[in-house]
Amino acid sequence: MTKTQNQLLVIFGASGDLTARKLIPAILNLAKGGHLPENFVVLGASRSSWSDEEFRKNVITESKHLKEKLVDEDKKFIAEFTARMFYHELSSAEDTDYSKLNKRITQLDSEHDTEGNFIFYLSVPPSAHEMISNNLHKQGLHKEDKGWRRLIVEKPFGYDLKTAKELNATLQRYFKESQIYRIDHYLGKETVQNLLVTRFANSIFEPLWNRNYIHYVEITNAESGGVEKRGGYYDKSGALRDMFQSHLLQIVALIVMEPPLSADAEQIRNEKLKALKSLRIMTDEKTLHENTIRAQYISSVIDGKKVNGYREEEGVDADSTTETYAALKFFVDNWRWADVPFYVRTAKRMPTKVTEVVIHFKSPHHQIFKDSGMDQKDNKLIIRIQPDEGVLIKFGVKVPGQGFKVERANLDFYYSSLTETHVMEAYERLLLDAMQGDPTLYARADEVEAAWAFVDPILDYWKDNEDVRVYGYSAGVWGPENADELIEGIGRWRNPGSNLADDPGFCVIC
Ligand SMILES: NC(=O)C1=CN([C@@H]2O[C@H](COP(=O)(O)OP(=O)(O)OC[C@H]3O[C@@H](n4cnc5c(N)ncnc54)[C@H](OP(=O)(O)O)[C@@H]3O)[C@@H](O)[C@H]2O)C=CC1
Ligand SMILES: O=C1O[C@H](COP(=O)(O)O)[C@@H](O)[C@H](O)[C@H]1O
Repeated sequence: MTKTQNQLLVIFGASGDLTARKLIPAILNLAKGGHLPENFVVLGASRSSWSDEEFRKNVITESKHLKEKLVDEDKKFIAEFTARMFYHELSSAEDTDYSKLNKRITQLDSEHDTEGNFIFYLSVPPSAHEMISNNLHKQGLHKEDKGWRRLIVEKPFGYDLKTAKELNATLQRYFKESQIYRIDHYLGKETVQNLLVTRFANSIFEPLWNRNYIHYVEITNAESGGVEKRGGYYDKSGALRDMFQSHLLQIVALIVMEPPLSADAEQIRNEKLKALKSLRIMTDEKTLHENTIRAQYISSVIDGKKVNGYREEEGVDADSTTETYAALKFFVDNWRWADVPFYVRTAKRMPTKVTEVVIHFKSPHHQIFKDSGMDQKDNKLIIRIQPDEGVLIKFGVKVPGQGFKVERANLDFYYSSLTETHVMEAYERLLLDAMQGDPTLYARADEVEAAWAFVDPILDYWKDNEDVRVYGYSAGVWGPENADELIEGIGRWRNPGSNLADDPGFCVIC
């Protein structure tokens, strides 16, 4: 097991939603799992006027996000843990504020012997990135003379290619690229990492992982929830920026990439970058028109309860054209993937929350059992990212009895069957990696820019273009019917259930 060195974690945005909902629970789990070093301190910082005690109360002892999860035996442990948590109020962007912060960090470092190893976590709106990193630099807190210094940055990494480049340049002005950890929480999901293992730790998949055997690739990312309380942010973003540019293109990169020389961070990130650069950028209007679909959920009744339409959500413009559903068909221009279409969709207010990758294999070249109906039931490899994480292969088996009637059966593996193993939450895993200085599951500047280069022309085409329809779909259905046309020539969207284990196997109608 890699050793985690003593360190101090400064969270900017300590009074925010992400800190309470994801970061603190992740740190607590790391502590419970024995993953934190002996000397570990959390210093929360934001503009809210809180004391150390209030910080501890708000994010731990009285946090609504932990309340149900804390059991009696956690109480003693929590008391010990909260003693390592502190808060510092940043009342303005003034130098004096940051010099006080510097003093506080230095004092905590010496009192708790964290050896000058500091992580600065920017869990703040992007507008605060420049100001905070500039001030850290002015205070000399970027310098790795005593211990190491790392900067974790939350998405969004820019609004488009131009702003992403500006953000990268800003961060790189104050910190070296090797100190910058851009978090993409999908890369912290066990099953996303399992894409690499499925491909490169088995000899049965990789030989087939190319245009000769793969018919098409389908990725679905569906959420049953709407925009919840984030309408103000989401309305300026939309599904393509919020999910596609980051999480889904990272998944695409893992499917498309060539085998890296080793599991070393730079080797993997070099291959992901090549993969992202090989996505065919859609430039002409005809291609954009035929291969992209956007839509918005409209109000509906689910389980007898009225659900708001997107335009009725708090913080959303009543005439908004921001998409809550995006579906794309695209190609990858390289030797391995030439002519293999990729169908990728992401949406809110779908019938269920599910993310999965489906590799659809081609039919056998010569159909011996062609009267069996098997040609309609080609092999599929389903990698279920969430929930019910696992892998399922659909393959043909003979129906008992006379003749050669073929049906499809399932071969499967579920992470839930590993009862002894605690599967780390994404933020837990990613935080631990940053604490140990492993950037493999963090996005590098050039990857982020390559992803924007693919997405930008679509955003430009959609922007203020009355010829591009924003279709409506009722909350709780699988998106607009028009999205079926996108995939129609080759198959149908696999509208999956939330439970992979219930996926129909050997039966006549599936
Ligand atoms: N919440 C989520 O589910 C997700 C969030 N993110 C990203 O994480 C970041 C934080 O999101 P979230 O917690 O939801 O946002 P919130 O609006 O809930 O919190 C923002 C935090 O930033 C603090 N803040 C704002 N300006 C400054 C500043 N100048 N100096 C120091 N602190 C500042 C705010 O506190 P105060 O006003 O007290 O200063 C608050 O603590 C954003 O970049 C977001 O895009 C990414 C993925 C998911
Ligand atoms: O980054 C984001 O991700 C969430 C979905 O994350 P998941 O782990 O629950 O699948 C999404 O709801 C949010 O809009 C987006 O900003």
